[in-house]
Amino acid sequence: MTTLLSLEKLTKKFGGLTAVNQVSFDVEQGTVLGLIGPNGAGKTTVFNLITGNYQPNEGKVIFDGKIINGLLTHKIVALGIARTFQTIRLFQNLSVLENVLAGCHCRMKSGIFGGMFQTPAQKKEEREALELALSELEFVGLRKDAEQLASNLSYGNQRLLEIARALATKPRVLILDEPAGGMNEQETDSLIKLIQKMSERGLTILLIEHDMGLVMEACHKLVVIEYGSKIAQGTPEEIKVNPRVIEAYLGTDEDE
Ligand SMILES: Nc1ncnc2c1ncn2[C@@H]1O[C@H](COP(=O)(O)OP(=O)(O)OP(=O)(O)O)[C@@H](O)[C@H]1O
Repeated sequence: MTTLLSLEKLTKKFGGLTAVNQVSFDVEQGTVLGLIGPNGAGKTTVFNLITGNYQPNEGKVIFDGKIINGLLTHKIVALGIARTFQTIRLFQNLSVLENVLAGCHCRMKSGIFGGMFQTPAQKKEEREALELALSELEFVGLRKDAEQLASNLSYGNQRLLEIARALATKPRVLILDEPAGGMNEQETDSLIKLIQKMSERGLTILLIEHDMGLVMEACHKLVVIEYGSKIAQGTPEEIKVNPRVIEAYLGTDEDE
């Protein structure tokens, strides 16, 4: 298997708090990796370090053989890493389709002159963007809602729209921060199927999720974080029986 993304001894401090402490792991191309751990463990901070939203105090993020920490977020998206957020970040007053077209934009080349004069190249690019946006909406099951305002979608469908927008950037790695947050059981089941479909498309997926059913079913590999440090990694089956993990995380969850 080929390693597509590597984190090497990543550390991020906020004042006196070490939110991420010397975290290293590899993500193999085409796999689904789940990052799990208790609330406040540092999971979202790890994602923010990969996507360039935060810069590490120490360590490296290596994507496809190149160090990417230090690059601006839009450059990282252009390299092929897209994400969704824990708190939904859509353009609520734009249509579902327009939200996905915003994702396509990062791959469009026509500059200001193309925009002013509607060159053939720009028309072609716009047509291709529309086709891509509609096909990603079809893929996530929202094609019929293309003309709706994003704000009219259910919470679960807004999460799917965020995924469609991320897919429209043509990523190689897709990062999902709590994709099942606010979803009911049926929506979560459909999301698991969607994650499997995206994996079959060859996408490499990283996700944070508190829904253990989804994590165990959708992920090939898990990395467990506690107090900013990696405490375990392995297959879901290995993690389920890891005493350190049970104590730190799964155990407390079952006790509730
Ligand atoms: N921008 C920031 N400034 C200061 N502290 C921060 C910042 N972002 C995160 N933290 C702190 O870093 C720690 C890790 O937060 P993080 O959001 O990464 O955890 P998490 O594992 O994703 O938690 P959850 O599962 O609740 O989303 C927390 O103590 C948090 O308060």
